[in-house]
Amino acid sequence: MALNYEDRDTLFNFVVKEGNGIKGLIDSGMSCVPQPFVQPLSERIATPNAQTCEAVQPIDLSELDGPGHKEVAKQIVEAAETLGFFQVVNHGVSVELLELLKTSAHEFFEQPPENKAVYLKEVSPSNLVKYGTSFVPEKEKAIEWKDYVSMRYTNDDEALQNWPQQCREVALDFLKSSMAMVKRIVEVLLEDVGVILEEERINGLMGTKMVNMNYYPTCPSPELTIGVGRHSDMGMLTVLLQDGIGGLYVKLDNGDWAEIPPLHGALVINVGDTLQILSNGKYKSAEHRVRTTDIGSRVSVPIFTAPKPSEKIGPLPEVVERDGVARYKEVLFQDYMNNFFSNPHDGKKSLDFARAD
Ligand SMILES: O=C(O)CCC(=O)C(=O)O
Ligand SMILES: [Fe+2]
Repeated sequence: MALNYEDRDTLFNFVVKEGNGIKGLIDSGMSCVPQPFVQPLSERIATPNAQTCEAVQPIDLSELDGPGHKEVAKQIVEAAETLGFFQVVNHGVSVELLELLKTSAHEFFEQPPENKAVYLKEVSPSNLVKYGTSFVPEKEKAIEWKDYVSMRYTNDDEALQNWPQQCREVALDFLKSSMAMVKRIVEVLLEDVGVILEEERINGLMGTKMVNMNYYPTCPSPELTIGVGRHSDMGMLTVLLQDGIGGLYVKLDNGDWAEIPPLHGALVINVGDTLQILSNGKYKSAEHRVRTTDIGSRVSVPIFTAPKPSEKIGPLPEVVERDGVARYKEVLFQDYMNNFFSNPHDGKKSLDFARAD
């Protein structure tokens, strides 16, 4: 039976509830973007912005623990303080693995919808794996043009048993080969504010690890839709692999948006809300968004690191002492996370939950 593209409930059921995803919508023969996916004017990205981020020249990590340490650390700190986004090369993850990740993301999303729908939140055989479309579709004004699968890490065995078969090995490899680098960058950032945390506390602050695969199907009218709306990430640091299509934008201080250009072999790093809070605002959890495109389906693979739900987060005492003021209050990360996942993307609003009164 042909799908009625005019009826919101029918579309919502087909795309979100039944798990056909945006990919299924495209495969159903849809030729123009149905209303539930049309973004309000204020959220649309009119024309692909030609501006690329001059500030985001890749940082070469090969000397991070060598003779060049001071200089590399300085570049990392500066990038985290200004834009909150930067790219890194010589990061310790092989280019072959990065290629395999992109291929397996395509493999996962390009399989029949029923194979993916088994991982919908309501029915997933494992609480480590969740497949879906958009962010909080039931509360959004317009549904984001993105399907995703989210894989939470507990330990290697559980990952290899529960994560989807198409991507479990590469996703786990990516996590394991990038984590030392991510942890080292966090250490460098904290050292610059005079903080050296004990191993146990660092592990608590980075105790939630999630590998996501995002799939942005080719869109017939990219000017009407959005891949991911304006948001900041909630955790400590995100490391992201993007393919060559482009479309990731970060908001500059002057309100303009600049693209983080795809760079073969590089990884994108961005500061999350937690690190902004811990550093009392010194490091910027950058607002970012993703545009859609009609040139092909884009994939990206972020790894999110965030505190364990039982961890309390607030500005670190050393930083508050230096600043003379605490810009955030202490909150339980479980509460921060619940708030984050119960509201549609809305820029940096998630941070209000921890803002000092
Ligand atoms: O796809 C991208 O480039 C970014 C995705 C993103 O911001 C996210 O998943 O939080
Ligand atoms: Fe993000």
